[in-house]
Amino acid sequence: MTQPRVLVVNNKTLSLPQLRKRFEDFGAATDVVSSTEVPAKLNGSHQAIVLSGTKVRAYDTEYYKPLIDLVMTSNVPVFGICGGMQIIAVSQGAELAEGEQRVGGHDAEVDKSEALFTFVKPTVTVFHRHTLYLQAAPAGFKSIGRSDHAPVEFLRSDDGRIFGSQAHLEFRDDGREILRGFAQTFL
Ligand SMILES: NC(=O)CC[C@H](N)C(=O)O
Repeated sequence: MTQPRVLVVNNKTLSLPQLRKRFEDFGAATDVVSSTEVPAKLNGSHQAIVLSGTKVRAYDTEYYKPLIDLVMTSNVPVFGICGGMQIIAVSQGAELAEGEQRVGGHDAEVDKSEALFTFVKPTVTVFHRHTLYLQAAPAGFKSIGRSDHAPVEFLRSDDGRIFGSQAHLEFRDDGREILRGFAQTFL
């Protein structure tokens, strides 16, 4: 079997090595591209796209246009982490609100019927590092995890291709096991 490849889009996250390692530990190879240099189309060599957390804020849809176009027009599974999820959601009409700054482990309730959560319990403890929050899932998406802090801790497109997590799944055991659910389903 050929080794799966994941295209990791670096949106200037502080934790790129940890994010790559998660997928490499599941047997995938990773290639990194910066958010402003993404290709217009995948050339068939990547089985998934992962969007890292952000530095430039997710509501700058002009800055992220090439990335948004790639995500929405490709037909491979996509996982947006933290600001990466926010970029996708905002591009589809969701709104962000400034909230309490969360840094560290926080609990969320997840929908166990989702394949993404096969390897975790209904309450997960995951690592957060952000101050912006999605107020609701945009049209074409639904929230598949929530907490007292936020109505959208995890997001999925109705067609089951695009996923998002407000938490940084490159940290903590539950983060790894949620990415395992994604890798096992798609890679
Ligand atoms: N860590 C991140 O990806 C940050 C996301 C976003 N800029 C926020 O502050 O909420």
